[in-house]
Amino acid sequence: MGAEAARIDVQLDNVSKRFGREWVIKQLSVHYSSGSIYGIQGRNGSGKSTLLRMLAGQLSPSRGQVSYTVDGQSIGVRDVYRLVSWTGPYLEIIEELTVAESLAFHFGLKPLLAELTIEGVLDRIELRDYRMRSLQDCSSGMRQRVLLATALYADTPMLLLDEPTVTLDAAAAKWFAGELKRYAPGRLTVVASNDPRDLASCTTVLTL
Ligand SMILES: Nc1ncnc2c1ncn2[C@@H]1O[C@H](COP(=O)(O)OP(=O)(O)OP(=O)(O)O)[C@@H](O)[C@H]1O
Repeated sequence: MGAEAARIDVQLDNVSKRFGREWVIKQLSVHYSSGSIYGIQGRNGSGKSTLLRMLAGQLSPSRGQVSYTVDGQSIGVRDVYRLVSWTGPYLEIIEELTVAESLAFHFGLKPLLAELTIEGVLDRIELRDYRMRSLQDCSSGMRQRVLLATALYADTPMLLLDEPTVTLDAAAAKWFAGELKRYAPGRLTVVASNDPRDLASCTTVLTL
């Protein structure tokens, strides 16, 4: 993602979210822009994933407003999905696909960065030797690297990462920090996590 990436601004104005009778997020106003990595931390159930889903346009606020601009032009929430790549622990994956098939499937839906190929991605996630292994037979850390790849290497200006290192060991977490350093610049990146390893990359951290 280079200097030519679209500039995204997301403004949340007095956003609240309720599920049933429970208010999960209350009157949150915050601005997110391209070029920074933002952290969101908070206890279990504090609304980190809910906030990411609202940023991704997958959930509407119960009150308040989320507005988006791309290079200064307003866009509707229905068009936001094109701009976003996303990963989280609850993401549904097709277990029967091999590592290589899964990458090909995802990058059929979201474009791969021009500088990369599927083969190149297999090298970057250090899973070339496991390319024919089905995801159901991969370790949780291997699966997580595949999921992170589908977000990190998609050619989208917005990158939303929910608990990115949750199943990664120390070496893989270090690998991820290096990849984020390389592929986040120029994008709007938001990381939801309570892990200090993830929050260390963030310029600001919001506590819910
Ligand atoms: N679709 C939904 N319907 C009803 N309640 C929901 C829904 N999504 C989230 N919630 C509730 O909203 C609250 C916040 O959930 P959320 O997943 O955003 O928290 P979180 O901070 O990401 O938690 P964790 O650290 O455990 O991942 C929880 O009480 C959860 O049960």
